[in-house]
Amino acid sequence: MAHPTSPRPSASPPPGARPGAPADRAGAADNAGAPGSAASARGLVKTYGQGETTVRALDGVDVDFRAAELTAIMGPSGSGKSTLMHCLAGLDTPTSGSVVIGGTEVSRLSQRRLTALRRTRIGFVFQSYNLVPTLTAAENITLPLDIARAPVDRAWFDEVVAAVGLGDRLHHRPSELSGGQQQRVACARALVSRPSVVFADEPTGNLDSRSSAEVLGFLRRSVDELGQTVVMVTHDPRAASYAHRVLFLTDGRITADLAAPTRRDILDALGQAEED
Ligand SMILES: Nc1ncnc2c1ncn2[C@@H]1O[C@H](COP(=O)(O)OP(=O)(O)OP(=O)(O)O)[C@@H](O)[C@H]1O
Repeated sequence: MAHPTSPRPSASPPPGARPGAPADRAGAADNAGAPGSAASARGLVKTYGQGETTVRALDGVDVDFRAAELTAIMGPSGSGKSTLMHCLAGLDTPTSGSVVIGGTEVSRLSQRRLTALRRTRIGFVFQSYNLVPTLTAAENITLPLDIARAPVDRAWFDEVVAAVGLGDRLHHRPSELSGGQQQRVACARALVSRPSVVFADEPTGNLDSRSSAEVLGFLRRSVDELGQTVVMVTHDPRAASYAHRVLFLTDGRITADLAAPTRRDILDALGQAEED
């Protein structure tokens, strides 16, 4: 592995155990999910279309994402990675099955509560940074909380900004930042609410290798040092080698689950998936 792996502090607060935070800002905490997991899915099925043209994008996925872990999801094109992430994050509705995020069953929430959950309990990082061009880096970072009219925890903000290495760039607008810096702003924005889980969809897809290493290093540190939970979809074995765990999807099912794999292990598993 081409990255440092610092030991995870046992004092990391598990998501959902934030000091001073209500148990569930978005709705009733009605389901605990598997113990120690930040997000879980059971029997997740997603079909698109009807009749002969039906596509079964997810074919019965059972998965638990353990708190304070970085999990990568890999698999061939069309294997269901984006669909899984969208169903987990409440951006898409599964045909059947259930999703629990930080103790809340997502499928049972009203639209209003789902929106609140996405703003305050889930962080998103996309391939395109999705920053607001007229706002400074600091304003972009606090935007989800500002929209939700939720208070900014200044100590946590400072910790995240320091971890992401943007302390001297906070007053710059996105056009004054490099791609890697913009993506680090997006990562800080995803973490500012201290979410139960951060979903990152190809977070390094637009970055050169140096900027990719910076962003991946930060995502890993957000887990190891800040106790956050990250689930990342990636096609890149080097990016996946930053993860504590790599899941492989094939035809809408999880077909491999590797703990702390090296890049070689990941390449071998990808080769196997393509032969199947
Ligand atoms: N809105 C949709 N309507 C119809 N079919 C869809 C839709 N979204 C996804 N699919 C189909 O579902 C399957 C899974 O798609 P998905 O985008 O989740 O795969 P993926 O693994 O993320 O692919 P890629 O790596 O190419 O992004 C594919 O067969 C895709 O064509």
